[in-house]
Amino acid sequence: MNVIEAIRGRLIVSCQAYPGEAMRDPRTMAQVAQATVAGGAAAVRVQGEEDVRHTSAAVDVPVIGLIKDGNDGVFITPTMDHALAVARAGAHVVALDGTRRPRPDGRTLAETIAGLRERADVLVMADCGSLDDAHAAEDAGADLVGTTLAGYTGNRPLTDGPDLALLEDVVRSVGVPVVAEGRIHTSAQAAAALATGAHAVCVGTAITHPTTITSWFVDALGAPGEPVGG
Ligand SMILES: CC(=O)N[C@H](C=O)[C@@H](O)[C@H](O)[C@H](O)COP(=O)(O)O
Repeated sequence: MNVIEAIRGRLIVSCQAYPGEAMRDPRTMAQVAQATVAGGAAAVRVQGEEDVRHTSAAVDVPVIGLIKDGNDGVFITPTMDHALAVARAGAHVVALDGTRRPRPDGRTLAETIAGLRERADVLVMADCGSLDDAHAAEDAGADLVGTTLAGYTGNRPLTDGPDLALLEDVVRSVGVPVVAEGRIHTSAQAAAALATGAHAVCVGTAITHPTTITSWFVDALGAPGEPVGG
């Protein structure tokens, strides 16, 4: 499977439930992934070894896998061991922290990517938070760079929607395919992200996180008994 070609100009859907949530079950996430593929997702992105295993068996599109460990600092597939576990679970692409921050196992991003390549036949997506991250990730050998961490590392503002300014800069100056990811909440934002020249667009929350989507609607209705906008 040529993953890079399979996702060119297409939508990737991130299917993740968070610790303690009702949908936090690998079978549930595999079913959510199947539902998004039925709607036209060209690839899916899933978190956790078991989610990768179940989803890879359930869908015939590329699976981008990651393991989150913690929720601050370097937490997306932070070490070589996590990356190998994602690859062994059947992911076609291993997504990992692509920032320049120190990693918990002391390896550099370049060492992690090289070590992974020696042991597994996978592509690597570097989740970046800034233009400098994206350049460093390309130099470190990443096959794809994503804007996944824009707004979460202190390098960029936490924009309401996608950080299109960063995306434009990354697309203009990085040689590897760029995945637009992070806070893409509408189909118009997805189209705008692709129009920057991004290789693919990844949407998570707005498609697969019903708790958040519900809260958007609840908030729009205002407090019970109060007129909207009043
Ligand atoms: C920052 C971080 O931890 N991002 C995670 C990475 O896998 C996920 O929680 C996001 O849902 C994913 O990146 C898609 O983004 P959005 O849900 O905004 O469409």
